[in-house]
Amino acid sequence: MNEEQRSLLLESFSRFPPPKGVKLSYGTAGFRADASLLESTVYRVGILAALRSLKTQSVIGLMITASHNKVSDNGVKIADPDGGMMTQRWEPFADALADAWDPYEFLCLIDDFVRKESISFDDDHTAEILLARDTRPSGEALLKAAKQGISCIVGAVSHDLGVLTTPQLHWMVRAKNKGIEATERDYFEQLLNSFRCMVDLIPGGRKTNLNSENLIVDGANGVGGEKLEVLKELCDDLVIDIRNSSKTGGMLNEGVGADFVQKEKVVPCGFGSIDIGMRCASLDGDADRLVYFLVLPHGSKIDLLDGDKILSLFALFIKEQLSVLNEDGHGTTNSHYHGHLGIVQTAYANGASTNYLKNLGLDVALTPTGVKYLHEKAAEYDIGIYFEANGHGTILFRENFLSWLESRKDELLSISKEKHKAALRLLAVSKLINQAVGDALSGLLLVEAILQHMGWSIHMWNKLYVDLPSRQLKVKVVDRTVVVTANAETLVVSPPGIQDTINALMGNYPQGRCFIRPSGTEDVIRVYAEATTQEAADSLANSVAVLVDQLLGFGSMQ
Ligand SMILES: CC(=O)N[C@H]1[C@@H](OP(=O)(O)O)O[C@H](CO)[C@@H](O)[C@@H]1O
Ligand SMILES: [Mg+2]
Repeated sequence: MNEEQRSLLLESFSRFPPPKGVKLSYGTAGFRADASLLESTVYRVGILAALRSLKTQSVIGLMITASHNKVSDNGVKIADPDGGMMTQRWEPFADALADAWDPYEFLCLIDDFVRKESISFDDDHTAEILLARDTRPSGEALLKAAKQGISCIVGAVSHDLGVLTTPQLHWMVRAKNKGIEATERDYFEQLLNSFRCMVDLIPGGRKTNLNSENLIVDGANGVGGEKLEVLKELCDDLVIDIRNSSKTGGMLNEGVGADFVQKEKVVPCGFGSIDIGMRCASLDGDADRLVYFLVLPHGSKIDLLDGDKILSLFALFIKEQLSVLNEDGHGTTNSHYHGHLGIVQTAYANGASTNYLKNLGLDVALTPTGVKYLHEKAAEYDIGIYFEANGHGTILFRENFLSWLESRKDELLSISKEKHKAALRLLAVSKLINQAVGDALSGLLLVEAILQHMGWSIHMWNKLYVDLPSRQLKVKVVDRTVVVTANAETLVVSPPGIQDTINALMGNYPQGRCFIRPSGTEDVIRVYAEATTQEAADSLANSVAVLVDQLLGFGSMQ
């Protein structure tokens, strides 16, 4: 780094002192905290983004959001050139940068890192960053801090894209680096064109009457509701009733949104008895999670169609298209390109969904919790579908497979119209569903297109399988890091002995399944249990929570 660069960094550092007594870390979802604590961190993440852009010689994204957390919180995270999460390799540097207190320590840290990573400051490549934020009131000031951080790397440029959903920004970063038009308009056009393409390919034409009732969407009082309003205006094929859009004055994520609906299993604010039996969906605060639900008669209870059920619908549809593509007319399959379909879940996936998928003959892999693990695994297949039960997920298509489909689609037409259509449907899905991260808006359009394709109502979809009753609890412990797990978090290897006791407790319940793991975002141990009845799932979860509390907690649960 030259003198000009050093003095720019030093001068700006003094304007953004870190908050006293707070140590932040770049967790699964970037830095998150009360918004009043974040200015200094966001400024430093601006520097980090500019360095990442120089290192990769690509456009990088910086998103200001705290997703489903309360409105007074905020957060910041980086999108890598392919639109995915920032490489885990850079997380320790992100932590050190955020916590550097002394100006010279700060400068040395950057200097050392730049040298270690061989980041070049030559004039041929300058840093370029796309910036966006969700609807939180603190977002605007934090975005300014990010710009200040970026501008203290010589030559760096930032483009403020204003209010976007997290997946929109990730999509734009990916598109820009692929040399594709990458405006918000392009995003909506790609989604809507591929949605229309899927609708045009519905067997026997459009079945408009089957899902004639409106889709009702809870926008979490956030950016997702706002963007869905835009999508709705551009799309004649869908009738959507949007509630809790950010314009209606309700509080972000308060009694609304996908996280609330999935965890509490009750209707969000703004929904009630008039919606009984209707097709309802809920987005989270930055629109990267999606769940569907049915309002039940009497009270506020719902039937939840969570990430596992969305995944099952997608898997069934993709499997059907691959089967058509691979049949050779004599009951066997042609050997050119089978298109290996893989499903990725975590241990939180309801056991009934995993059984359903395995019974379909699908390859189901489990990874630890956290989108970065699921995404990485899904990328190993020609088509990889991943979802967390909470509604974050997508479908990844391998480039080679897409090129093969593209190049063969005309030839397929001469073999069979059905094969041709199957290829076109798969290509449309690859354009509709966000290839960078889980995206509630594109997920919603895909669910709607598939339901129309199948001629299914939400009730028929819901009957694919019946969820096993489950219970999730959390226990406050002295030090959550003492719990070490293996086998995608399904086994505790340390402290010794706990797993044996959990095994013994599980043995008391038919189809009992239970695991514990340290949370990556809260200072707790999470307990998950499922069994054949709600009472049994509750009882199993409770007895394991008491065990954890006795061994590692404050012993207050009994
Ligand atoms: C059980 C659960 O829902 N865990 C969530 C939660 O992680 P924990 O490590 O369980 O705190 O937040 C993650 C980030 O948003 C999300 O990926 C994950 O699914
Ligand atoms: Mg989110």
